[in-house]
Amino acid sequence: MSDSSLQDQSSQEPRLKVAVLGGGSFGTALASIAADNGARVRQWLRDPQLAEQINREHRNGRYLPDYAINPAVSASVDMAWVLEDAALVLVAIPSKAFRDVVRQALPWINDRQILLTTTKGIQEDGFKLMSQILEEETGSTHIGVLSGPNLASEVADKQLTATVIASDDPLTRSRVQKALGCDYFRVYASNDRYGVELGGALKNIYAIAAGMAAALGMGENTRSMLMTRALAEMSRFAVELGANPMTFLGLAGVGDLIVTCSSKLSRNYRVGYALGEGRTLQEAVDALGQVAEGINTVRLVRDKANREGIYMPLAEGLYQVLFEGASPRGMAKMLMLNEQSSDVEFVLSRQAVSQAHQEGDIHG
Ligand SMILES: NC(=O)C1=CN([C@@H]2O[C@H](COP(=O)(O)OP(=O)(O)OC[C@H]3O[C@@H](n4cnc5c(N)ncnc54)[C@H](OP(=O)(O)O)[C@@H]3O)[C@@H](O)[C@H]2O)C=CC1
Ligand SMILES: O=C(CO)COP(=O)(O)O
Repeated sequence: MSDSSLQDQSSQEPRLKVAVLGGGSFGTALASIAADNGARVRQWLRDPQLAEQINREHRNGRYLPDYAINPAVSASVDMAWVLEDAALVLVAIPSKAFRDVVRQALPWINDRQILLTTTKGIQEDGFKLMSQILEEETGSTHIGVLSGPNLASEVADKQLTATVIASDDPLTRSRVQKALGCDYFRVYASNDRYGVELGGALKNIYAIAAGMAAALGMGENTRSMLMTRALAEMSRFAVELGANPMTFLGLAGVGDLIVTCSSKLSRNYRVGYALGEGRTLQEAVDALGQVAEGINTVRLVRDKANREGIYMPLAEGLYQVLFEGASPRGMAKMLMLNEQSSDVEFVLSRQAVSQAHQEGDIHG
């Protein structure tokens, strides 16, 4: 990274220059944190009126109307201006538009910048995660993933929060910890970029299921069962794809699963809740008016699991409810009566349980 991109003329201390791409709730919350930490922050969004409101009122009326944004955040629709001299670039754009926005940014991206994705989704073509898209498009070696139990409105409210910066590049990890870590936002480091990113994407599936269960009046035992089995399922999937299972014990795994499966602040949970109340998927999405990545993710993960032979009964069940018209209650019953299984597969394998049953059947 060039010293000039970090240097503020008016002080001895280098002043970090941060660009945030995306004017939604999480991008806005993170822009404000970086500004709280003293950085010069520029935020890119495509809506000129919203940019003007952020600059004038220091408030994002569309996505975070109830929270003040640090006045040092300047918003603009001009990508060149936003990325000028930026040393750290955060991309907070939904997965469907992620590559397109990164391509728009390319003329102002250089190999000294640190590039960070905050997006918890998967690209359909090639089952790509967002950091892989960043890598493909830019060829940079300073790429990281920010993920964890981070409901944007709570971050904006400065509730004590922790997150994970995952990168195999130590410089990326340390720069991001320094840029975003503060007394209400603690940044832990990981070098399992794939596991951390997959954790963030996968938990959205189960948040939809948890919202649905809550709307159906199911209790705390049910939610606890759902979350624990979800953790088993997402770890199984991620390990098959090369992630480290231990990552799922951390903030970006179980941490994010807990918050997203427990809170109406989660958009995925809210979509599930609306479905549990009997709304159609289209009605639920229209009522939300924001992105719920889990809807797309459940389809992609279910298809991938089928192709790779990975056992994912919850993802399959949710897919059937979302896209094939299965009833949520009927599906829940079917899952309860599924073949007997193991609690922790890394302790007792599923095969061992099923074999014991087959032998029991033979011996009467
Ligand atoms: N919100 C949260 O609590 C958290 C979100 N995340 C992740 O962060 C990612 C971004 O989320 P978040 O900020 O919440 O999203 P929001 O839904 O709040 O906002 C999305 C932003 O992306 C913009 N956008 C959408 N499509 C395009 C496009 N084609 N070109 C340019 N801009 C576009 C929207 O602009 P416009 O308004 O003009 O449509 C809006 O500024 C999500 O994938 C989510 O998984 C991670 C942690 C927490
Ligand atoms: O990822 C999140 C919290 O960590 C936000 O989840 P939603 O996208 O469901 O709102």
